[in-house]
Amino acid sequence: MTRPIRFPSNFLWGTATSAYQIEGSPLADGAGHSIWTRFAATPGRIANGDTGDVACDHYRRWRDDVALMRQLGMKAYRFSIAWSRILPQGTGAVNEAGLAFYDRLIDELLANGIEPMVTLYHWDLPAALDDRGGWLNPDIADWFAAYARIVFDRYDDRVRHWVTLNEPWVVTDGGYLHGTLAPGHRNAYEAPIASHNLLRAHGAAVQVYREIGRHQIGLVVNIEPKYPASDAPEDVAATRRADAYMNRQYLDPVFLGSYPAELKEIFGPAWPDWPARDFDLISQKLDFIGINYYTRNVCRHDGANWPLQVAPVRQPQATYTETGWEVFPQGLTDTLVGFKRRYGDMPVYVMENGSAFYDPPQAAHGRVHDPLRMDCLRGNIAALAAAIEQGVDLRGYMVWSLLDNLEWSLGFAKRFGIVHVDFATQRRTPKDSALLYARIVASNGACL
Ligand SMILES: CO[C@H](O)c1c[n+]2c([nH]1)[C@H](O)[C@@H](O)[C@H](O)[C@H]2CO
Repeated sequence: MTRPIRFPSNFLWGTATSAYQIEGSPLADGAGHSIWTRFAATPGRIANGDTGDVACDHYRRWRDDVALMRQLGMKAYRFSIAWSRILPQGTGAVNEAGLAFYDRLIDELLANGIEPMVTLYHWDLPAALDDRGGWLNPDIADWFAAYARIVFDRYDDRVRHWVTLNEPWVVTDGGYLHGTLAPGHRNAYEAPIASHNLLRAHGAAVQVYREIGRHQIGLVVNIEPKYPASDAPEDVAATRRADAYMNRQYLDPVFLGSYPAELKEIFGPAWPDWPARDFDLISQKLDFIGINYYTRNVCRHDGANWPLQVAPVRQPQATYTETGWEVFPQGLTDTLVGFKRRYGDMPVYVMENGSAFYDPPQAAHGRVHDPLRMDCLRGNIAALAAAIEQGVDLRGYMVWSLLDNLEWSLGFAKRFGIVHVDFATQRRTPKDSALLYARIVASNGACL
């Protein structure tokens, strides 16, 4: 008989989404262009020519989607605000219709007993700010702080959990180093600058929150634990570089006030000497950390692989998702326990965790069988319990994602939702994984 799994009585079970991936109507009611409406309009940037013009039509179906969360017994919902709905030019004139949309959504969530957890920035920078340099312009810390102040003023009476940024690593690595995400730059000199300005903007928004906020604010980072393929020194060194680049590049400055030394080694002359005052701004005290976990990486040295000189080693016995990620729940436990060991004890939320698998077309009786996603869900929730047993102060867990949605440059083909979306009809159908998650939530994690 295995010991019963213990989750705190007020554990926040929920789901997560982001504005550009689900809302649709990106330019409705006075909203401005973002770097993603531009990226999507650029041929070849998003698979199959998919765009967020309609997506899950959540901008118009938000009430039904909240009803769906209620039906599944969700306790919380993590979503993002589109900066360019609030400030169409990124700064200056405020768009009341944009503010009103999120008012309605937040009020409906609260009326249904669902805790709103709001992300200020989930990758959709106003295009007008990109025209002014975007994340490469140091002024963006002030632009972001001004946007944050407007949103805090409007919603802090109802929103008790705020996230400044979603995954600065992905914004930088995809948007400025490899060019796979908006704004599509490929420049090793730009990437460190964008990354540093993201962290400065995060710190500036936290400073504003400390002036006017009444609840909690944190940062969401993606953590991918790195394991050496062998104990050969070059593989161990490669693993440290990979961990420094993806994981510690963000957590160290925020919690330890400095960057890992490996980053100068990785970027060489492209790594600037940062002014000390920036780290006072970046390392503002946080109320919680949000961690997104999907997979691990087994690393070997590969001198030809720019700029990290690291290559992943595929695990022959493992299950891999449609996005090529190994299903490895132990990595979630290792990530959470590892965070506590390196950065200390603080409240932690897993703000994204999920998997993309091919879902068979839904059967006539409206069921979508997704056993692989169910296995992944069970394994990851058991991994959470193991972390709690090792003393991690875990407060909540958000499945990515509530709905099948626009998986950025991969388009709609990669389905992460626990609820199936027929994009031709916008019909929502809870998958078997949604029904499983509903049972897990109802039992506070007891029944897997
Ligand atoms: C490197 O993977 C990241 O942890 C990650 C995975 N994901 C994310 N970040 C983003 O926050 C979501 O918008 C994606 O839809 C989701 C699924 O790909």
